[in-house]
Amino acid sequence: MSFLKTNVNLRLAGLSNAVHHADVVALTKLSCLVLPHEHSALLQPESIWSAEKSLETCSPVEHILHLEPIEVDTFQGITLPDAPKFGHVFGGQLVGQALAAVSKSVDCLKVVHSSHAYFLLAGDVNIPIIYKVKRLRDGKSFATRKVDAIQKGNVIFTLLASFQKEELGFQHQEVPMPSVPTPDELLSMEELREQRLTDPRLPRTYRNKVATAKFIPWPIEIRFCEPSPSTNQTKSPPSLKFWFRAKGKLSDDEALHRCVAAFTADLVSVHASMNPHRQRGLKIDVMSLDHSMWFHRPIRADDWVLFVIFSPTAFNARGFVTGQMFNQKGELLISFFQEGLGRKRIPKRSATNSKL
Ligand SMILES: CCCCCCCCCCCC(=O)SCCNC(=O)CCNC(=O)[C@H](O)C(C)(C)COP(=O)(O)OP(=O)(O)OC[C@H]1O[C@@H](n2cnc3c(N)ncnc32)[C@H](O)[C@@H]1OP(=O)(O)O
Repeated sequence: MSFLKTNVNLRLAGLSNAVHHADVVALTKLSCLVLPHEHSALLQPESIWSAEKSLETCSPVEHILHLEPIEVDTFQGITLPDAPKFGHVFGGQLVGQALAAVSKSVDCLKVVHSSHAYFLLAGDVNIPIIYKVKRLRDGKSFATRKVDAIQKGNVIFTLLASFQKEELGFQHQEVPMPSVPTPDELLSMEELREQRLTDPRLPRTYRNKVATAKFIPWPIEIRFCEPSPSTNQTKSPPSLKFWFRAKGKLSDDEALHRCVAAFTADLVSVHASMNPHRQRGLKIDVMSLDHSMWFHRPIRADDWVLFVIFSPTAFNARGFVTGQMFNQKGELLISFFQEGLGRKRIPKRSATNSKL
């Protein structure tokens, strides 16, 4: 849905002198609709997903990505108690919620084909995040949006996204899906954790740490293709392959499935760039810096997707990763690029506070 809208005060002929607030919507060059302001919610594009489901029954990741509309093109997201967190708001949550916000402002026939984001400030998990969408352009086939995520008046994250209507065109795929075990042959995160607790090849100190660490299951099921007996103290190649799918059934909306893929892309991918540098006693501070995705083909994020990650380089405390997501048929669905900051920790004299 796209139209020109303006806000006017009307004195209706034949009625009282009362002034009515109304929205005037240009439908065509010749006709317009005058809608009383109290019904302005009708002008909002139909909410993507969660239309028939209540928040209690939807899948955990759909719940995390849920946004409350505040006004036209402004939404509020929160950090749920069980959402993945890394001391501050998880980058994937910001990307997923921001993509949801921009998707809600676009004609539902157009779906996101690329997004580019910067993480500007660490987000506070205890306060809501306001997403303000800017409509940069609405073309016939494409639409472009910008969204800022705001806390306490500060922009903590910004994302640009472009949307396109489906159209027929040339096709090729030169990258084959690597040969990996099927998800059924691999251990779940929960099984992997159990196995690590008793694996005699792992140092006892590491096993104790795993046993005492608070374990909150992620809303995404992950199965690593090459579970190795390495720990975060052991060097390994700068690459990673895993199958993932959302836990539970997602609403049937391509926009949601792309938001879930974006959420997942930030979960463990950029950590691959740290693999060759791991060593006993090394304490690092890590943060995602930016995040770009190209969505080539439709994706079902509640069915198994293979994520293949490789870090070609790390320099200047920045680790760089590229990623590709394939469906089980071997079709390339998404290409992904990200940089993360990884610094050897310098002990601080006093506790750090949020910069917000
Ligand atoms: C191989 C790579 C793998 C990389 C592996 C990466 C894995 C990523 C895992 C992803 C997990 C996430 O989701 S992370 C969540 C999403 N990302 C974010 O939230 C990042 C948001 N962005 C930011 O916070 C900011 O833009 C920054 C910090 C990146 C840049 O801001 P800045 O203002 O230029 O900051 P900067 O001066 O560099 O430093 C910030 C504070 O850190 C202190 N500081 C500086 N160096 C150190 C240090 N070594 N140890 C301790 N503290 C330090 C500074 O004194 C300063 O404290 P003081 O003076 O302020 O007191």
